[in-house]
Formats: sequence, C-alpha cells, structure tokens
Amino acid sequence: MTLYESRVAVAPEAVEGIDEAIQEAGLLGWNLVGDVIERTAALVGLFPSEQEGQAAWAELVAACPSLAGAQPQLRKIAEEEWREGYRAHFKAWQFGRLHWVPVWHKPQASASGAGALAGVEAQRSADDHTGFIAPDGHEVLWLDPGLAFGTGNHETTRLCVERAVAFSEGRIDLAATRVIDAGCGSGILALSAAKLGFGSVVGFDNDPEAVRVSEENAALNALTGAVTFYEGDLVSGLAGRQAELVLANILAPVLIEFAANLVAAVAPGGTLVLSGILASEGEQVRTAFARAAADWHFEESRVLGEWCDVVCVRPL
Ligand SMILES: C[S@@+](CC[C@H](N)C(=O)[O-])C[C@H]1O[C@@H](n2cnc3c(N)ncnc32)[C@H](O)[C@@H]1O
Repeated sequence: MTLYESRVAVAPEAVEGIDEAIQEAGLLGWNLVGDVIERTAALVGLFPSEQEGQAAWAELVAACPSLAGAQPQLRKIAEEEWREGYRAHFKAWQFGRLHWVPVWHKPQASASGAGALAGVEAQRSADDHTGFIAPDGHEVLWLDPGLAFGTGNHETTRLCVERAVAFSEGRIDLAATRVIDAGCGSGILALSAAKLGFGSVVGFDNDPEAVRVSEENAALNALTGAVTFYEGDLVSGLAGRQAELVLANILAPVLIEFAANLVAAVAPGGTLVLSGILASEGEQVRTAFARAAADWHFEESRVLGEWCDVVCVRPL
C-alpha cells in the first residue's frame, strides 16, 4: 500500500492554534508532531492519494489561514517506511510505575479488538506480535498517536504527571483520594491518575472537543466510567468540588485570573499542581497564589525546558 505524506514545519508556539483549528473544522488525517528537545514542530498528514493530500491541504488552509503562505512537501512513501518513521517519533516513556505507551505497542491478545483502532492503526496493531508488557506492579496508559501533543511529549504535561506519580507514591489511602484535572485536554493527567489507583478522578475542559477526546482515550484504556469527564471552565468546573490533588496545566495568565477558584478546590492537606507556566512567569504565578493561599506551603518549582511548575500544599 502506498501513502502520500504532506509535511510542513510550523512554529512550536503556533501548534496550539493550528490544533484548535483542525479540531474545530473536524479535519482528519493531520497530526501535529513536536520535538521538545529540538524545539521544532511539524504538521504531518497521510493520505491515500496525491489528490486527497492536496485537497486536504486546501481545506486546512481554509480552516487555518495563517498557514496560507506555507509550502507543504508532498511525497510518496511506502507504508512500511511511514510506519517505521511514525514509530520512531512516538516513543514510550515512563516515570515511576506508570508508562505512557503508543497504542500500537498494545499486545494483540490484550487489545480490546481491532474495533478500538481504525484503518492503518488496526493493521499496525495486528502486525505487532510482541507488544509492550509492563513490569509487575506497573501500569500502562495507552496513547493515541493522533494526539501528539496530548501524549506527554510536552514539558508542561510531564511536569504535572510526574508530580501526580510522586504524590501517589507511598500513599495508603489512594482509593479514597480525590483528583481534579482542570483543563483535561486529551485526558492524559486524569487517566494517569486513575491508572495510579486514585479512587475518585474527574477532568473537565472548556473545550467540548477535549472532553470528547478524553472520553475516547478513557475507552482506549478500559477506563470508561472510572474517570468522569465534563465540560466546564475554571468557575463552573470547580464549583462545589474539592480534591486532595488538583492538577491544572493551563497557561499562567489563566491560572492567575482564576487563582481563588483553584485554591478553593483543594481539600485541607491537599496539593495544587500548576503547570503551563513559562519559567520566566514562575515568580509571577507564585506571587499570585501566595496571595490567594496565604498560609500554604510552596514546594520548590521544577523546571523542564523553558517551562516550570508551581506546587503548593494547603495546611490541614
Ligand atoms: C495545555 S492543555 C493541557 C492538557 C492536559 N491537561 C495536559 O496536561 O496535557 C490546557 C487545556 O486547558 C483547557 N483550558 C484553557 N482554559 C480553560 C479554562 N478557563 N477552563 C477550562 N479549561 C481550560 C484547554 O482547552 C486545554 O485543553
């Protein structure tokens, strides 16, 4: 089988806007791929024919006019070449006892059937005779490669998810511990929390598409019902809720604007993990939250690339 790849480099800071335009227009076939080390990003589409690739590009430019001047390279590739390239890009990663693994590494026998995957994905899964097996006591979150920026490749997600893993370690009351994922995106943080054994996990987003994708990823991991996803903003989504662990990977200005809502959602003794903060904005966020959470303890921030987290603990 032959496929046509359309590829164009994009600025990493433009990725979120392009992703939103793709989701809003319901365009299929495109993936945004990023290399957080090299700080590069590209938009890659795979299409069964050259004509379909060209038509898809025209649709994409209509949905996202900022791409109008870009010159995508369209080339014919053998499926095998594409499959290997794709696999090379989406690597499994691990922190503590949790592994985030591309879905095509799901062992055939434990896959929830080809129905969970579509088209080439199903073929790739069927071709994969080995699959990823986690060590005893470890958990795996299978990730959809179509959601490159929800796979933990981004530093802001990693900062958050690594805090959640550390928070879970040594806790004996995990099943009774509540988690809120504010701005759930692909659902990666909430689903990771469920995999870690937290008993009550909710995730919400003000983007209905994010809620839909989160539910899809829950199904991919047999976690439907284990995590409640719903549409909401930082006011409606947090209203009347409290949790021992509140995760919010949203941009600094939004975190600062809704600091009081986020602080109110943390149960006594609970932890608030804030991410999506440029290292240069860390002090500003800490100052805003020190005002909203006057007697809380602030942990040392971690920095990854150009991003940092801010973590504070509410007294009992
Ligand atoms: C950087 S993504 C984080 C996604 C995911 N939690 C992760 O860590 O990879 C931020 C998410 O927050 C959502 N968001 C932005 N502002 C929001 C708000 N005011 N209320 C709720 N969600 C919001 C966006 O739609 C987006 O899905």
